[in-house]
Amino acid sequence: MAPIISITDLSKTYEGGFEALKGVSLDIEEGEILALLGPNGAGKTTLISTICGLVSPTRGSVTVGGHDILHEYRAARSLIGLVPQEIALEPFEKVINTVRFSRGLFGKSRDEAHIEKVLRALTLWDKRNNRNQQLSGGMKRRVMIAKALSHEPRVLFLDEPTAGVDVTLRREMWDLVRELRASGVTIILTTHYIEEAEEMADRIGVIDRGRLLLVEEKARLLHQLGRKELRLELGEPLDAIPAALADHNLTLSEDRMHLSYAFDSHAERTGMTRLLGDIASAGLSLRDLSTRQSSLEEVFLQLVREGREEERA
Ligand SMILES: Nc1ncnc2c1ncn2[C@@H]1O[C@H](COP(=O)(O)OP(=O)(O)OP(=O)(O)O)[C@@H](O)[C@H]1O
Repeated sequence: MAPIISITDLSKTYEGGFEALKGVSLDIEEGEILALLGPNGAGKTTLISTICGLVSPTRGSVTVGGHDILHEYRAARSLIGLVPQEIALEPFEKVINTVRFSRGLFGKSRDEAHIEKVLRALTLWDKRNNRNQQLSGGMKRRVMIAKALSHEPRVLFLDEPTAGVDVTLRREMWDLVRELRASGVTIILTTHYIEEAEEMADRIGVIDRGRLLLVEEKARLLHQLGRKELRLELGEPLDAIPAALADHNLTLSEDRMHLSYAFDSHAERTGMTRLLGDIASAGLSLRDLSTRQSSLEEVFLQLVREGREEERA
C-alpha cells in the first residue's frame, strides 16, 4: 500500500538563516501511530507545520494521500487534522458551533451526524451547548481535537498533546488516541515525553537539531538498541578498580560497593564470562548480581549523543 504521507529530503531554513530541518525523508503508513520524539527545538513542530502547509519548505517535497502539499494544497490539507500545541478557542462560542464552524472552513457540507459522532467519541456531547470558557482545561483540549476531526481527516497531527497535562488526563488522552486509531485515523504525535512514545507509538522517529536520526518500530528499537547493564554488589568496598580489571570498562559506584558493566545482550560475546573469571582471579568477593535492560530514555539519549558526535566529526 502506498504511504499516506511521503516526505522526501525536506529542509527548512528560517529567515535569518536558522536551519530547522535538514534533509528529512520519511514515509508514514496508513493506520499507524508514529511518535516523533526529540528535545526542545529539535524541529518537530517545524516538520508538522510544513506537512500541514503552514510553513513553506526551503527544499524537498511532501505528499499527503498522493497530493503534493504545494501544488495540490487544498486536496492535501483536506486529508489532515491538526491539533496545535496551544489551545485557541473562541471563549463565548458554544462547543457544538465551534466544531461545526471548523468543518465549514474546509468547505464541507453540514453533517450533524458526523459532528455528533465526534462529540460523543470525545465525551463532549453533554457539553455541546456549553460555552468554551466554561470548560476545564482537559475538555478544551478535547474540543481542539473535535475541531481537527470535524472535516473527517485521514491523518491527525497532535503536537505535544499532553504538555502540561496531569497524569490522569494524560492517560485519558492516550486511550482516546488509541480509539481514534481504531476508527482508522493515522496519528502522528510529537512529544518529548519518552513514556508517551513508549506507551502509544507503533513506530518512533527520533529527531534532533533538524535531522531524523532514526525511525524504527518501537519493539525493534528497544530490542536492537537495548543495552543491558550488569550490576555487581561487592563483599567489601573498593578504593579503585583493580588494574587486572582495567580493560573491562567497568564503573565503580560512589559508595564503592557496586561495579557496573554495560553489554549488548544480543552480541555473540557479552564478555561476561571473562569478566566474572577475572573478578574471581583478582580475589574480589561478590554479594549479589543483577542485570537491567536499558529504557527507551537511555536509548534515546544515546542516539542523540551519537547523532551530535557524528555531526561534529
Ligand atoms: N519562525 C521561526 N523563525 C526562526 N526560527 C524558528 C521559527 N520557528 C522555529 N524556529 C527555530 O527552529 C528550531 C526548531 O523549532 P521547532 O518549534 O520546530 O522545535 P520543536 O522540536 O517543536 O521544539 P519544542 O519541543 O520546544 O516544541 C528552534 O530552534 C526554533 O527556535
